[in-house]
Amino acid sequence: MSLLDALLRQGALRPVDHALAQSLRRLGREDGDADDRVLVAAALASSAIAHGHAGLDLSRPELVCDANVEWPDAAQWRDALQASRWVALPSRDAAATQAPLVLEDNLLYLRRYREYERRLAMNLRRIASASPAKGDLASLAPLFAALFPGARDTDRQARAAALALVRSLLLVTGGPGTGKTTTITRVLLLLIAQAALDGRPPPRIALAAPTGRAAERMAESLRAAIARLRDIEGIEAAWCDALPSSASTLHRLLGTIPDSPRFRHDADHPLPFDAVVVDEASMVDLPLMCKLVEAVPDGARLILLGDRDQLPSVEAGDVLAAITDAAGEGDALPAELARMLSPLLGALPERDDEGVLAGHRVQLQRGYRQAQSLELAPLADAMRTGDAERATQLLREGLAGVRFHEDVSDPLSGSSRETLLAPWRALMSLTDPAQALQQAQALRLLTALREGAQGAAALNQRIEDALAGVQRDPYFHGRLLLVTENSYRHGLFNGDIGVVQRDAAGVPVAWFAGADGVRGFHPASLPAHSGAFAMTVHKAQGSEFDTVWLLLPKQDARTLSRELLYTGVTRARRELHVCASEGVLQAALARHAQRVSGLAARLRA
Ligand SMILES: Nc1ncnc2c1ncn2[C@@H]1O[C@H](COP(=O)(O)OP(=O)(O)OP(=O)(O)O)[C@@H](O)[C@H]1O
Repeated sequence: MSLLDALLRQGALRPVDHALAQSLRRLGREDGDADDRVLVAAALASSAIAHGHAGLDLSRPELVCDANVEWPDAAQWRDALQASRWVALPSRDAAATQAPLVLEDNLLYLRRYREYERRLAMNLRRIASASPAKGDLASLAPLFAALFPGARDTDRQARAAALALVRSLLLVTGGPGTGKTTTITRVLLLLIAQAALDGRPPPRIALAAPTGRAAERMAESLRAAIARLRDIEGIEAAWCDALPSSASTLHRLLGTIPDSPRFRHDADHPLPFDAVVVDEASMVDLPLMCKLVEAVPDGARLILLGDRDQLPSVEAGDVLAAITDAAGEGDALPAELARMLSPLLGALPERDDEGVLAGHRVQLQRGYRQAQSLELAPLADAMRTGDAERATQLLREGLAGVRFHEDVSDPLSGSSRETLLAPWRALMSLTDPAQALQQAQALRLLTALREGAQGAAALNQRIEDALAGVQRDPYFHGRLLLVTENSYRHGLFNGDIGVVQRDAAGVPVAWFAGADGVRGFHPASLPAHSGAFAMTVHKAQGSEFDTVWLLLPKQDARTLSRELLYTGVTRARRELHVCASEGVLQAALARHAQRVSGLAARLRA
């Protein structure tokens, strides 16, 4: 039996992956080019995308396909692919020909994804190599010192701000509450003040995030940061007034075209902004990041904010991590840059490495939030670094605001049942949609899986049974909804959360937050959606809740990883409950959410 047939028989391939291999087999038979290894590689390159990889690593097929087969030897596999007419072998920066597959080093891509990666790298280099008009840094020094009093004491926020003044591409990474939004608000203020001092119009600024909820959170944090700026002496009110106070989704920023994967803004129709700031960049997948950077005009700044330790995007690509890896730690700066910034930061450590992205990244380390009621940082840190022993010890010994329900696999039974249901019952008695959407953030039950007894789908069902009865109306008052697909027509996107309310006539309306207040839809007109009392950690990315219950499955599963746990626990604002066994915690923390990608290598080259 051929390897392709064996994989199919084991149910290891999706129909769409198999269909690609079959069509190549059919075409190849006519002229004797139907090597089984090539067909299997084609199917796996397609399957790789669904697993979040940019392509198939020939030496690690098991990352893409969990089958009990003997894989071809990587070198021989590569030889077979090199000999196939379905496989293009372009040099790193060249566009590929019309072949459906592209082989580079040990990576086999579907051509489209290789093009996304190549174009993304090319455009990041384009943006990184431009020098923005930096003006006279010495004249900004007094304002800079007022905004960052610790600038000369290795304050990372000050470092990020200073770099933002002289770099067109900047990556600011850091865990929750490390001040990414605060810092960027101050950077934008500096740019506005600089323009005012030079007699130029203020820069045109766009703020965006991958989901509606993340965009709202970004705008909320920004408004809070602006309010604090107004209290600082030496800051002119007009500069604060010129700061943006709303953010949009990336799709909205780029301008969706109905029924098209393209956007209104692209390389030929660039975004009309001088600075584009993107929050939650770890959630942005390869195709979207490619389209975004292509639309950034020459001479504009691109600032990416994110937490590289979170789960990577569900779709292909671990773009933030790849850029971060290529940029290096960023503690020391290239000598020329260090000297340029000395009027603002004092003497800085220097380094020789002059890679394209050297000095384009700052990692913020100090957390400023969650200090009092929730002592999350040590636990998040242990999870981030995969230290299972320490994580278990911290959970057992107890941290403020954190409870470990060891070996509990069903929080909806026993003593925790009513604790969980109470905030959702409260939702059912509210009549103001804005208030209900606010209350919707009070509590979430987060799961690792969607299906199965401990999956989000089954738990939602049980919660809804408990709240509204088994014979309930599907759109009962107070039901939480999760949108599961993008709908440009509605302006609703995968991951958006809504709440159902009955109006005075008893008609159900599903309410969602929008840039200009709440928006109501008839449930029948909504794009695909599900219940949202329980949801997967993946879907909760970009959101925070006052109380989070994180439930891990009884058995280890491939989707469990340290990134999933870290992302799950860092969704909590005030209280965290973890239901898990020691064994599953250990297995999860031993695993990385690995992504195959050639982006970091492309950016380093
Ligand atoms: N240098 C600082 N000194 C004191 N407080 C700070 C400082 N930087 C940030 N904060 C406070 O920490 C909190 C979190 O800041 P901010 O929202 O900027 O963090 P963030 O990294 O953007 O968070 P998230 O990851 O949740 O988006 C805010 O209340 C802010 O006022």
